[in-house]
Amino acid sequence: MVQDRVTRITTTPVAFHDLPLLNTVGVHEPFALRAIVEVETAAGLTGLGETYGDEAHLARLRGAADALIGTEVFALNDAAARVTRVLAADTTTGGHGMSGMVTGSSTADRVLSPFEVALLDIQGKTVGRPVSDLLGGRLRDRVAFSGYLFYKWAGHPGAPADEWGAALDPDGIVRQARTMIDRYGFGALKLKGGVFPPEEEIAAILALRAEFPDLPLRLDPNAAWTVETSVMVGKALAGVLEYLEDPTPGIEGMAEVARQVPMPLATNMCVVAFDDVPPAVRADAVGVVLSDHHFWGGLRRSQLLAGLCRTFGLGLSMHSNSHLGISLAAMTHLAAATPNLDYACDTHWPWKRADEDVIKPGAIGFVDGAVAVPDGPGLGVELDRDALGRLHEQYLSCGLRNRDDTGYMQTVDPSYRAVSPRW
Ligand SMILES: O=C([O-])C(=O)C[C@H](O)[C@@H](O)C(=O)[O-]
Ligand SMILES: [Mg+2]
Repeated sequence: MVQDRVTRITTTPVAFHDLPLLNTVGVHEPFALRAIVEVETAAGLTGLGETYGDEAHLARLRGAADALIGTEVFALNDAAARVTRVLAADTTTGGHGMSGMVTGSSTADRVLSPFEVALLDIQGKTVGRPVSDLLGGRLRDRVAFSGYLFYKWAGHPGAPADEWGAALDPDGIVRQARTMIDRYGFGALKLKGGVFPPEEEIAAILALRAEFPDLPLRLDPNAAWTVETSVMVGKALAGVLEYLEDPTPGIEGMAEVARQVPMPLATNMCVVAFDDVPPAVRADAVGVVLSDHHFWGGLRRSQLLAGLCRTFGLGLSMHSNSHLGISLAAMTHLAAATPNLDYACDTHWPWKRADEDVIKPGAIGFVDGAVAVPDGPGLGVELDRDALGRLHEQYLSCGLRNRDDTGYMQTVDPSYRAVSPRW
């Protein structure tokens, strides 16, 4: 049996331009941070992974990278054990990369994820097959994504308006949706809520329904509402929403809401780790779990979650954060090879500049709201080393080291506080 082992791992933080997208903890800063992981092997292969770029996370990635030297490229169980072992001594907290919106996920799973993806990329290159084949084979050639709408300012404070302009009311949201659908062809829409009083967000959803009568709609206020407010919104949007995502904090609160509203509740906040599954199932708190390989421990552990969802009769969708092309490729292979991941997946893709990425153009993109599963070996995307260098320089010069939507909002409104629930 021919073996190949990891000889070197490089972790490079990068920054790419982001727009002033509003959410319930504040507003996106001018740059989003990511870390790009390159795993090299004795046989001369390289695998790619992408993850959060916050400082504490970077430090953990580097510790894990040292521990992964020598790992055999098919030994994913050994890789997971090495990461768990090295993190056992880590008493630091924070650095989640999600500005306080996803807090209970497993540190070991978050750190493992980009290495697992990179090892799968290498395995695919070794056997000449796409990652989706290593995950059981694709069930769909194209993976549908949803158009992710945000309330937003016209531009960053002190800067001119960006090409999307302001979206601060129902008309602005409908305009944004129209542009996004014209450009990408999305067949489902999600509105990031928790920004304005719930009545205004109900009005935005109803305006979307009037303009796009056939599109599935979702609303996600990231636990900005009390149980009572959530029930009020759920009843007001009966028959309108495909699902209501994280209206209120915690499994107990979600269960109370679920008992009183007609649509399924979805979550990427109260079920974010395997330990959350039993209590959420017992309480009947959610109908749909949004997977995310970045915090569920990679692609194979996301498929483990998919199996649990099928067993317990839960739907499965996919969460995203601001991301680049390596993540999009990984998300697409996963969704293509996971039978019950049949909701349109989230993506922040439209919010990044088309010319900013770390992969060579052409391998992956949107047609009619969907991404064709790359056919090449591994992830099917290639690192653009010059672009990686440019985005790393941008990281060094941008001054940001952690995602802090709340702190950025406070530079505009010093009295601003991130509170949950807010209404
Ligand atoms: O579905 C979600 O909760 C998200 O997409 C979380 C993200 O962090 C989103 O709120 C954002 O980018 O502001
Ligand atoms: Mg969410």
